[in-house]
Amino acid sequence: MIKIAPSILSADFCNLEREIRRVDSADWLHVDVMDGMFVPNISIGVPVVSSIRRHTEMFLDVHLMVEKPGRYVDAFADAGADLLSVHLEADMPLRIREALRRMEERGVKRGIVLRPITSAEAVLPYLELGVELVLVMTVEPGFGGQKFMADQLPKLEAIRRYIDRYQPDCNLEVDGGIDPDTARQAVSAGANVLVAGSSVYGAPDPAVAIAALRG
Ligand SMILES: O=C(CO)[C@H](O)[C@H](O)COP(=O)(O)O
Repeated sequence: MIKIAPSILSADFCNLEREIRRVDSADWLHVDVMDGMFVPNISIGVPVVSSIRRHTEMFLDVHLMVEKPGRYVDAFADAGADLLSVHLEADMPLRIREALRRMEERGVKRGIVLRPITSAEAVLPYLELGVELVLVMTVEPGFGGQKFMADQLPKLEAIRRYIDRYQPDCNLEVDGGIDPDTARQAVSAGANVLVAGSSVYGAPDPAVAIAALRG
């Protein structure tokens, strides 16, 4: 079963409540948090996630593009995130493990994220921990509206094999440049959660765009 997660990075931030309602036929809501250090852009933070939580019951999939993300696990858990994903490149492995352990203690689902440069094998120690999501970036993180990097497809396939072997309940999410065509490629490579920003919010009717992504 494919899940669609519209990214509110591409929404009109002046009216987030309306923008969230426009995508309520989707499965999850993807929230991109950027600190201007780990990525060269600044987006939204804890107070906005907290406000979003008060206006929707959708599953909040919060992607932390921040340095040393373990510092923020409690704050985003308090704000109502259902899942937090942290970049493997954002801190030392020991601290990434600590962040994941804290998520588990707080009852938040645990995700890990790979930049395009990071290899598939990097997920193995974390699958052993039982993470609930692996996110493969198919653009350099930081901005919406970029072109899908097809060279990430073999990595998706490899991670799908690892997941099936070691942690079959884990979701495999893909983010960056997803439209109906690249969605098909990502699903064929093993993804089951599709993040889409500009192809959903840039469409005249986001509900139609969401249906098109389901294929
Ligand atoms: O994480 C992101 C950028 O770092 C966004 O979620 C992603 O780029 C989605 O936007 P689009 O579908 O327009 O590529």
